[in-house]
Amino acid sequence: MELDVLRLTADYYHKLLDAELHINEWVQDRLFIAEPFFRFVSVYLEPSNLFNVLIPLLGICGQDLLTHLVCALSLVSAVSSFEKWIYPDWRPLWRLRELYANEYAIRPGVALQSHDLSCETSGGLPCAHSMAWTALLMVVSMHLPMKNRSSSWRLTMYGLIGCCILSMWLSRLYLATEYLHQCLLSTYLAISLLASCQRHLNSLYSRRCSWAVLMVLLLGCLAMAVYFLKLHLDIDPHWSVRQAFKWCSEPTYMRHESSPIFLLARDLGNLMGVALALPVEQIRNNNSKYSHRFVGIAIVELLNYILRLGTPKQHGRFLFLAYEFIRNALHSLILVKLLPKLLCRKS
Ligand SMILES: O=P(O)(O)OC[C@H]1O[C@@H](O)[C@H](O)[C@@H](O)[C@@H]1O
Repeated sequence: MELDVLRLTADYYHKLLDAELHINEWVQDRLFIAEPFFRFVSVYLEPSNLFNVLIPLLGICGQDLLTHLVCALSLVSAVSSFEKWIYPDWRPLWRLRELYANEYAIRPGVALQSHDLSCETSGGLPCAHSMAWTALLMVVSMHLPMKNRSSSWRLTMYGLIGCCILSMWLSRLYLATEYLHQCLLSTYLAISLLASCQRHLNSLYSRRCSWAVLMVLLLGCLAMAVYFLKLHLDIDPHWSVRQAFKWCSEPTYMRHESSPIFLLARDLGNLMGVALALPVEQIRNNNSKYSHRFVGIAIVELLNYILRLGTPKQHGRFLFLAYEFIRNALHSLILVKLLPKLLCRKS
């Protein structure tokens, strides 16, 4: 009985995936004129660029905003990478190509164009771009001065946020990297995560460092346990990478930096940096002059850029992952803890 229910649910889900391919096709057919914009959105507003460029830039406005952004996005991005690691879901192009390759399957009668940016190597659910972008917009909106504002001002602001999120969804649909339901669910997940964190934000900020470090280490163990459990159950832990290799039109379009294991190292690194920085209750209100903040953040980001250029990609996977973990941990630790301390001493 239970097995039947599971089989029915899986069948229904696969039918939904096949039907949704028409939405990707519609977006590609009707909105091709906006292709440069969609490329811009997917390339420049992707999670790594948010961490390395947009968050530090926004952080010039105040330490409280910077701390909130680093903590919220590290958490949201880590949840997305864990989901991709535990259960990598289909992407539209993989599914379509599989259907055409399988002689017994019913052809959906859809044609999708593949792009260089379509060669993602992680699963489709959740859409990391939509999750991180939604979280960033929500956090920024929480720090806008809302008191004494008219309702039409608020409405305009929420309308603008909605348009920004919609642009990200359309960009991912156009590049055929995600299904519509994956984008919608990701935005929903990001908003719910932020809402529940918001309720415990003050207690999170005043937590002890050792407690948080232990949590991040446990998460690392969980990731390893999932890997070995999958091997034990004969499930390929790198299924999504293999799908990308199989169906990407040009293997050189695939990037090391987007493989699920790299995403985990990056996001656990960010979380570790935040954990080491705790407690930040006092320090997050250390506001110094904008000019000092600008110079301080510019120096940190210049160093971070140099370290990114020096990423050892040709010396084996372990070194690559360890380097990224440490670089990201240092980056968030400096932004959340060391920078405000230094700036406070200067002013
Ligand atoms: O899940 P998405 O939106 O297709 O993105 C896939 C990956 O794309 C990469 O460009 C990002 O750096 C990753 O963080 C992200 O996970």
